Amino acid sequence: MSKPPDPPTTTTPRAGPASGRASHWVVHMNHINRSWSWALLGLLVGLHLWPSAPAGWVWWVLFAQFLLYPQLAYLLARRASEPLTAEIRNMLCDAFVLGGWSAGMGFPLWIAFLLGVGPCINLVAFQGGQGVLKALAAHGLGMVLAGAVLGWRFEPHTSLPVTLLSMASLSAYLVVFGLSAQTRAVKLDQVRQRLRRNEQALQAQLDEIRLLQSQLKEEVDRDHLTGLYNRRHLAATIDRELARCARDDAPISAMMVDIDHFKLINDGHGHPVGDEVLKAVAEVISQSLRAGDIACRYGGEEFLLLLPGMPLGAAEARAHDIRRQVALLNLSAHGVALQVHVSVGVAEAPQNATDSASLVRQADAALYRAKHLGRNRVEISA
Ligand SMILES: Nc1nc2c(ncn2[C@@H]2O[C@H](COP(=O)(O)OP(=O)(O)OP(=O)(O)O)[C@@H](O)[C@H]2O)c(=O)[nH]1
Repeated sequence: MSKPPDPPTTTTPRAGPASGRASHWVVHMNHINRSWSWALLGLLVGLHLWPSAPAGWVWWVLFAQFLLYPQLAYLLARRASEPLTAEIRNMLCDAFVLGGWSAGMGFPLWIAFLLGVGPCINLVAFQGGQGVLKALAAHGLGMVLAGAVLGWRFEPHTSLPVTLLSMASLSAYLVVFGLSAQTRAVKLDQVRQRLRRNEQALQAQLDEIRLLQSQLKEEVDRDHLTGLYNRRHLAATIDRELARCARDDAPISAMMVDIDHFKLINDGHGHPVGDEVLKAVAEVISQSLRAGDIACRYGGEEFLLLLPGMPLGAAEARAHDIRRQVALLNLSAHGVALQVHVSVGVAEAPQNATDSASLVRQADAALYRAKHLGRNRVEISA
C-alpha cells in the first residue's frame, strides 16, 4: 500500500536518476510508503501462510512480491517520461496483484479487506471516484485470474495474531495517510501565502513604477522654471482639444501673453530677477485657469493659454483680467519696485481659425498688434 497526497494535477519536477535531480514528489512519497506498507503486508501474508507450511518457493515469491516489487515499481516510475502516469499505473498494478493474493489465499477476511481497501484509498486520493472504480476493476481482475489459475477457495478465517496485526497495519496506514495529507496541506498553504506576499510586493513595485512613469511624463511635459506645461505638451494636445470642441460644436480660444520689455528687466536687474518675474506672471496665469484649460510657456517670456469651450468675448475678458492682475503684482528687485506689464492677443476657433496652426498664428498676430499699439493691452483677432 502507498498513501496519497493532494490532487494529481501537479507538474512538479521529475527526473531520471541520470539527471541527478530529485524524483517527482509523488513517486518519492509512494516509494517510501509502498516500501514499509508492503513489507508489513508481506509479514501478514507470511504469518497467515506459516501454519500451512507452504513450499519453499512460496517464500521466494513472497519475498519478491512484498520486498522487491516496491523497489521495481519505484525504478520504473522514476525512469518514466511521465512519472505521475507511471505511478498511477503502479497503483493499478498494486490493486491487481493484491487481488491475486487475496483470491490465491482463499479470501482470508482481514487480509483480503486490507489488500482491497489500500489500493482503493490510494487511487481515490489521486483520481477521485473514477480511481475507486479503476482500483476495484483491477483488484477484481487480479482475483479472477488467480482464482482461474489456482482454483477458487473460500477460507475467511484468520488467526488472532494475523487479525490483530491486520488491524494495527490498517490503523498505522490510515494515520500515516492522514498525517501526510495534513503535512502537504500545510506546505501548500505556506506556498500560497508566500506567493500572495510576493504578488503584493510585485503589485507595490508596479504601482511605484506607474507613479514614477506618470511623474516622468509630467516632468517631460512641464517647464521647469514656471511649472506650466511646455510647448511639447501643447503640440501633443492642441489638435485633440480642437477636434473635441469641433465635435461638441463648442468654441475654443487661444490666448498669447507676452511680458512687455522683458529684456529691460533682465538687463537692468539681472537674469535671476527676470526668472522671478516669469514665475510671478506664470502664477497669475495659473490662478486664472479653469479645469480643462491648458497653459504653457510658449517661448522665453511668452505664454499660450488654450481655453476649450470659451468664446472670443469671454476669452478677451479673461485676458483683460490677467493683464490687470499682472500690473497689480507687487514685485521689487534690490529695493526697487518693478512694474510688470503684459500684452495679450486672443483668437478663437472656429471664428478666426479652423486648425491649430492658424489659431496660434491668429493669437500671435493679435499679440503683435497689441505690442504695436503701445503694449499693456489686449487685442482680439480681427
Ligand atoms: N530671465 C530670463 N530671461 C529669459 C528667459 N528666456 C528668455 N529670456 C529673455 O527674454 C528676453 C526677450 O526679449 P525680447 O524678445 O526682446 O522681448 P521684450 O524685451 O520683452 O520686448 P517686447 O516683447 O517687444 O515687449 C530676452 O532678453 C531673453 O534673454 C528665461 O528663461 N529667463
